[in-house]
Amino acid sequence: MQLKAPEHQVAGHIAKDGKPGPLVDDKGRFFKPLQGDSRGEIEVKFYESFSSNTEVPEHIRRYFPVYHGTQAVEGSDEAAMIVLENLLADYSKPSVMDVKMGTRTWYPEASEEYIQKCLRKDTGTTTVSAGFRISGFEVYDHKESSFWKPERKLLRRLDVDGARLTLRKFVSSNSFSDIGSKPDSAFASSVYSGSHGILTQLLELKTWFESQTLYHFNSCSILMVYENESILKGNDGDDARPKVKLVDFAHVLDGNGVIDHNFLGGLCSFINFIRDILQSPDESAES
Ligand SMILES: O=P(O)(O)O[C@@H]1[C@@H](OP(=O)(O)O)[C@H](OP(=O)(O)O)[C@H](O)[C@H](OP(=O)(O)O)[C@H]1OP(=O)(O)O
Ligand SMILES: Nc1ncnc2c1ncn2[C@@H]1O[C@H](COP(=O)(O)OP(=O)(O)O)[C@@H](O)[C@H]1O
Repeated sequence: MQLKAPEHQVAGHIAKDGKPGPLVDDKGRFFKPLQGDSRGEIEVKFYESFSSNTEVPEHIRRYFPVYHGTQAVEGSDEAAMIVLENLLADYSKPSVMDVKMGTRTWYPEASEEYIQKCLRKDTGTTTVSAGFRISGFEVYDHKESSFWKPERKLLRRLDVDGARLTLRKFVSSNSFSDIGSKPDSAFASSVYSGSHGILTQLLELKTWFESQTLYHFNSCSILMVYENESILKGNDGDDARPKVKLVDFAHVLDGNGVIDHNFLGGLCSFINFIRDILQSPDESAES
């Protein structure tokens, strides 16, 4: 089995200091190392429970990566990995964004030390103010014909206006190296709107979150992806194949019959940000 580091990972842990990072194969699978302490265990428990939970509607399942169990992976010190569907396997020039949802990333059951660390990040980012934060993104820069990925510390400094602007940049044809240019939102309608667009998918998820009490998705992210290949061929984004998926279940807890207000609140706010862009795609924003 030929494994390599994913080309377009935008957030999360990477191979460092002897610790393994995620890997992908050429058969459409994504291998995520089981994280230490209880995180790996919690994520596996979630996938096992979710995969067999008959209360989860089929149309909601498609918003989650397919789970293929766990496996000790050769060439990675036999590290135990969670084997998932590689969400980017069918994309050749993807633009990708990871948005961590919720007005808080901590939860009462966590240690005091962990809560304090989360609180510092939550108050210092748009988590508290907007109900989500952009954890990572990479866009295909049409002018430069290359991928552009900002540094993580830059993203951590984004305020609400910065997040708004970044969501415009994600669907713009401007070059990122051209600092002065205002994002043109050229692909906003192909990516964010339409019956298969990001907004429709987010609204479908929201409807489920308004009643689901099975799980609480603490610190979980929405991964948004679209394909630039067809746009490059001049097809005007007809085949952008925008996709919404949930990732990172290392802190998911049982819902115990209670609605996940933290995730739902963040999702409602995020939907409003996307709606605003669609309602005024030409609005000149500061860059
Ligand atoms: O270690 P840090 O400070 O980079 O924090 C990680 C987060 O990076 P961020 O600061 O949000 O960009 C990181 O966030 P992303 O996945 O990058 O969005 C995770 O929250 C990670 O925790 P876990 O894998 O969910 O248990 C976080 O790791 P832990 O703090 O939980 O070890
Ligand atoms: N199933 C997947 N397919 C493709 N890429 C993925 C998949 N899951 C995660 N990723 C990539 O890895 C990043 C980190 O994933 P995540 O599960 O949040 O890891 P961590 O627990 O280390 O934070 C995501 O932002 C995304 O870029």
